[in-house]
Amino acid sequence: MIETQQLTKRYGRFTAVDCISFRVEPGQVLGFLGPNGAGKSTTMKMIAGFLAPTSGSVKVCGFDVQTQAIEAKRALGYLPEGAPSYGEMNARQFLSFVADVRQLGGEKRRQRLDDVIGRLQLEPVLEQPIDTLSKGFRRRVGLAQAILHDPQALILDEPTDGLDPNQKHEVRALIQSMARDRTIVISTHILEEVHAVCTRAVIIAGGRLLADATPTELEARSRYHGAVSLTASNPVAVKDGLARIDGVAAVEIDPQDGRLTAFPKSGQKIFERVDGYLREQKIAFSELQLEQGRLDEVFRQITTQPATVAAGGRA
Ligand SMILES: Nc1ncnc2c1ncn2[C@@H]1O[C@H](COP(=O)(O)OP(=O)(O)OP(=O)(O)O)[C@@H](O)[C@H]1O
Repeated sequence: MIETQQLTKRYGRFTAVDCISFRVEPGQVLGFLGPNGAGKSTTMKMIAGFLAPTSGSVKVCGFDVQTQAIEAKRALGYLPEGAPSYGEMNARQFLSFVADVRQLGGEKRRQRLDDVIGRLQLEPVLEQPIDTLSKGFRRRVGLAQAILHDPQALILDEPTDGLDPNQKHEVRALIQSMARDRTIVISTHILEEVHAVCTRAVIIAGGRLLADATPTELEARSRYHGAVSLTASNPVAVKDGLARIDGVAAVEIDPQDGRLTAFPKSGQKIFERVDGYLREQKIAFSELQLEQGRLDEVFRQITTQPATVAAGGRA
């Protein structure tokens, strides 16, 4: 379990993190979303015990990060943003050093090292200095150190940053496999990642928590939720007909790909009606789709509200 209460960090008159409270249970993966400078990394550093809060508190698996630091750090794995420190060490030396710090010994040490090296496919680069590794491998070495002691809670700051699509897929699968009985918080700029791995998402901007919901609940806030989109050979001609269907509030044509989207009036379900109309009128169409909602649009809407922009000054 990870719990923050009224967590706040000020740098002089500037408030980087402003009274953030949330709780994540084992089995949950919380996605931490927010624009650049929102306060994600600062919050994660405070949870990991790398930065002291100005006020508020954090508990990891029941241990207060300030007053029970050793127990809390033992329960937590942390992947900071960027590359691992000690870049002059090779990957094997670095992981061995982390195993020493984590006081892993004997058979357990060997078994844990083998496990993370295998899971993150580090075998080919073990003898290479970390500074000379590709960005993706540096990230994987960072992830390996975070999970080496098999912690109950994990804080991963942009875990898939710099990975190619195959590696992203692997790391997401790894997070999901670890999530079953652990508590995981990840920050990301990649909204598709929220769907791929997160059971819940928190959106922060200007240091404040602005939304805390499941990905599906967030999507339902999108004006695209329940909209129907399709491709037709003559979208301009089809647009007017769609707009006259009962329950349709508006119809738009995407200027880039020419796709038509019909938006429902509040509380209306229009998929069957649109489908029926197209067939009745014998209109040639393809890729008829009921939209779940678009996270990118909800993210933009939430993080560019006037209150958020005002909080950007944060004096
Ligand atoms: N040591 C510091 N002194 C002053 N301001 C700081 C310090 N560290 C961070 N900040 C500021 O606090 C705010 C939050 O930074 P933070 O790194 O937490 O954002 P973030 O959400 O992780 O952004 P990104 O997505 O770009 O990584 C930023 O405006 C940053 O400039």
